[in-house]
Formats: sequence, C-alpha cells, structure tokens
Amino acid sequence: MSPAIVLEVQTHYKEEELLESHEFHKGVQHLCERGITKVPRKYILPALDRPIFPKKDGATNFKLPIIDFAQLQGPDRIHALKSLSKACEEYGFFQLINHGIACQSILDMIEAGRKFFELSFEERSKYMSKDMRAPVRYGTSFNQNKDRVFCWRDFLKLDCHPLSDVLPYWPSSPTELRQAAVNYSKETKFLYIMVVRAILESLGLAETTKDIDENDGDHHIIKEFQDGSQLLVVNCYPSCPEPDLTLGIPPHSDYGFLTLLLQDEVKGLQIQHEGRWVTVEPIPNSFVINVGDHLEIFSNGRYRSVLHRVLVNPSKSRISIASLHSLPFGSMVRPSPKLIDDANPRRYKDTDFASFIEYIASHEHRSKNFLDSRRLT
Ligand SMILES: O=C(O)CCC(=O)C(=O)O
Ligand SMILES: [Fe+2]
Repeated sequence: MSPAIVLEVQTHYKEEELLESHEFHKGVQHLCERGITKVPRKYILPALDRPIFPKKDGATNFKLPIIDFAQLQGPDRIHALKSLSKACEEYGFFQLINHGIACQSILDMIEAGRKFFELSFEERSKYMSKDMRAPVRYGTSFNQNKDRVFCWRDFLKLDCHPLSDVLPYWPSSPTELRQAAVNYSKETKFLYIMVVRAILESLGLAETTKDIDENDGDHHIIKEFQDGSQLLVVNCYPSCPEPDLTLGIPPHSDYGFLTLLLQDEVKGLQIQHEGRWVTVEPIPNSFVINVGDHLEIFSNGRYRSVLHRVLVNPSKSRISIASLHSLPFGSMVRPSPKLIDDANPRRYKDTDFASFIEYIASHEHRSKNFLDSRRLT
C-alpha cells in the first residue's frame, strides 16, 4: 500500500472510532451533524460500483425527451402521444412540462420536506419504523435492514392512500408539512391519472380518452388506477465529503406503475441509456416521469422500467420528492391481454404488490432483481 493510501485508511479508521455501528442507522444527516470529514467504510462501494464523475469539460449533451402536457390535452394530442410512446420505449423516462400544478404547491412541498430534515434527530427519529407498510417511515440507505454497504440518503416516506386514514400518522412538525403534502399528493394523483390515460391510449388500448370512459372492457382499469396506492418519498442527500466513493441511491428500477419525480436545482439523477450512465438535467418546474416495473409488465415489455441511480454532491445537499403510484395493494398486475399475440407472446408472470414487498424485505438490493424474477424465459 502506498503511504498516501495508508494515511487515508488511517484517517478513516480514526473518525470511525468515534462512530458506533448503530449510528449509521440514524442516517447520513446525523453523521454530517456529527461533523464527519470522510466517508465511513460502511458507505464505501466496491471500486467497480463507484460512480465516475463526468469531467467538467466533458459534459454530455444528453437530453431526456420532453413531453408537453398542454399539448397532450390539446388538438395535437396524437402527435404528443407518439412522442410519449417513443420516450417510454426508448428511455423509460421523460420530463413533463406545462403540467398545470401550481408552482407554489411544488415550492411548499420542497420547503416542508427540507424543514423536516432540519429538525433535530430526536424529532425525526419518532418516525423511524422497520415496518415496510407503516403510514410514515423515516429511514436511511436503500434497505437499511439488508444493505451491506449503506448509501448516502435519508428519506421520509408518507403513505397517501387513503388520505383520511393515514393523515393522523404524518409528522406534525414542521407545522406546514401535512398541508403541503396533502395538497401535493392530491395534485400529483390527478396528474398521474391524466398521464395514465395518455399511456393507455399510446399503447393502443383505447382510440380516444372518451372511449376509455365509455367502454367497460379493459378500462374499468382506470377506476383501479384511481383506487391505487400512492407513496410520497422525500429524499434528502446531504453534501458528501467524498462523493466518488458512494452513491445517494444505487442502481434500481421503481416497482410501481409510474413515478413522478421532482428534483430541486441540484443535479444527481442518472439513468442508464444505451449502456452508459447519463445525468438528467433539472428543468425548473417540471416532473421527471419514469416507467415502473408494473407498467413494463402491463405493457408486456413494450415500455421499459429503466435502471437509475443518484450521485451525491461535494458541496450541496439535494432534495427530491418521488410520488410513486401503483395499482391497489391486492391487485394482480399482468400483461394486458390486448398486447399479447403470436408475434408478442406473454413475457411476464402475474404479480402483485404484496409479493413485491415480501421480495424486497427478504433480499439484499440488487438492481432489477424483482422484475427479473417475474420474467418468463
Ligand atoms: O432523487 C432522485 O433523483 C431519484 C430518486 C429515486 O430514484 C427514487 O426515490 O426511487
Ligand atoms: Fe427510483
């Protein structure tokens, strides 16, 4: 070992003598409040899993497809649906602009989320829970009960369905959090339903939105979407002294139907595209929307649930808010029969939310393993 590496390892050890292992379960924000200046070993990824930061002058020109929600609702819907379908097939992701949600609702939600992470650890820790189905859950890493290497993120998860049942459990501090999250969850749910309608239409499952309302057939399913579950996840990624040794969230795909993600102005989200990691540039007042595992299954593999991960920043902390939407807890997810024929045989087994929860609770995180377990070979 070179003297420089020996010195680095010694420094890591010294700082870690001050930390006991249970401290890692208190979260990254807590570690930063303790004043660490090095990433503890618990967070250091094996060399091959570490991110490579794009060189300043080597920034790629990657642009995620942009879908204009106003265009989707207007006379040019057919054209917008084609772009939507192309984005879901080729990227699994798109940015939605002109979505109609008031800027103030978005700012209020981000601000309330940020304030939650500024509370004292004692206050935050009231919401820690190992129960994956708890209506509110404050925690850290990806799956802190299973992860061998921790990741550099703390989270607050708020179950939103049905709102009247879960609301009394949500944090009462900061005082504005409940109201901001109620408004935000209702508005994102409405937007989600509108996007689902467009997605069904783009898959050729209805000629027009009007048919979706009138035909019972496959489209009583819209009702199922309306009754579906919604989870708000406030992700907090404190600034990190050695961002090239760790990740905010390791590569994963989202399990549900669609995720509507709000990122603040600090970039960090990367998606896997054509075999490389590309950074999603934040567009102010837009949503990043991605296809989840359930939509990949429902579309029989036509729309892709794509791996993504989060880089952390050496000087800025970052907040993102993911609104994860799925079918109701007990519903079966299966390829739509209309998308299966001789040329496109069924490619996935039926699945339900309960088996997903069971799967992740008992497996260490590894990329797309849940979806892989549902594939018919
Ligand atoms: O923070 C981000 O940009 C992504 C978060 C994410 O992937 C998730 O919450 O599933
Ligand atoms: Fe995700």
